[in-house]
Amino acid sequence: MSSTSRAPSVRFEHLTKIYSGRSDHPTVAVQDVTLSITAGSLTVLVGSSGSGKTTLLRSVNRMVTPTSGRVLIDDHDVSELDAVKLRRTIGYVMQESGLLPHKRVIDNIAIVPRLNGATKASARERALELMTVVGLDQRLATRFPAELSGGQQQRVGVARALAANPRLMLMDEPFGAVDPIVRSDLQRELRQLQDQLGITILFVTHDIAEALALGDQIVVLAERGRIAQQGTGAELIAQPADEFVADFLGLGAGRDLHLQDSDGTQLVMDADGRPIGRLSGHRR
Ligand SMILES: Nc1ncnc2c1ncn2[C@@H]1O[C@H](COP(=O)(O)OP(=O)(O)OP(=O)(O)O)[C@@H](O)[C@H]1O
Repeated sequence: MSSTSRAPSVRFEHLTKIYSGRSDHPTVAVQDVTLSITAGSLTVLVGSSGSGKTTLLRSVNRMVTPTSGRVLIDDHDVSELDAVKLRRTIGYVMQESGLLPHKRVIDNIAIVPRLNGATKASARERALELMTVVGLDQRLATRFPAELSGGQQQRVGVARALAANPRLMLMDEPFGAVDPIVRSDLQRELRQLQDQLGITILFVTHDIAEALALGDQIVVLAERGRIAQQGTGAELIAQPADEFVADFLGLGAGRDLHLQDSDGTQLVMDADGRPIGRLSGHRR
């Protein structure tokens, strides 16, 4: 998964994860999930709290070890790959940016290239380039994370994840903690970035509007990772598989959603003609 290789596909095969925890009652987080993620797509896993989204995501980079089943990146079973190397080749962005508080922005971004053997100078040069890629003013390079806004911290998180030139990126509610306007900017920029980079992105959210705005493919998860529906945003809206999906999309109770073209952007409109979101312009 170097910068020169193509974006990989990801496949979950009969994945089950049971957390034994400290209580008497083990939790079945996901049960027998089989799911294919197309190479080079931005696929969104969306579902309510506790549906197993994070568990699925973290099983890709081996932060979670499945109880049974397996995850394949292209044709490689991740359990047979070196966990440390695997994590260094996969970008990972989470809700709390996970930045190191005592390191300056530039050095936070440079961490993985440094671990991979880049010199300090070349890692920093790359970090500065990436700041521009994610829309950060390079003058922020010498600040500490606490001296940035939430949105800026998330951009640093994205830049850091991109620093190793990953062909696969995992994003766990990365924009959950920022205000709606910044969030919408970040979504638009991520879409553009993915169009340029052509990498495979697996993105977790519980927000259906975010899923519609971002996803080439959307996977709606019900309890224990049950796949209620997988398809493009347009397919989900046109033909929700069942009542669960319809409710999740807000299609129940007279909120008939439909799509309307506005200067090439597909807006999601409710029954009263109010735009409630926009659809990712990219459907493969
Ligand atoms: N380390 C753990 N130990 C015990 N139970 C866990 C652990 N991690 C997750 N779970 C349980 O597994 C289930 C799925 O959790 P997971 O975090 O994968 O869901 P999620 O869809 O990402 O939820 P959220 O949107 O709230 O983050 C939940 O019932 C959760 O309580």
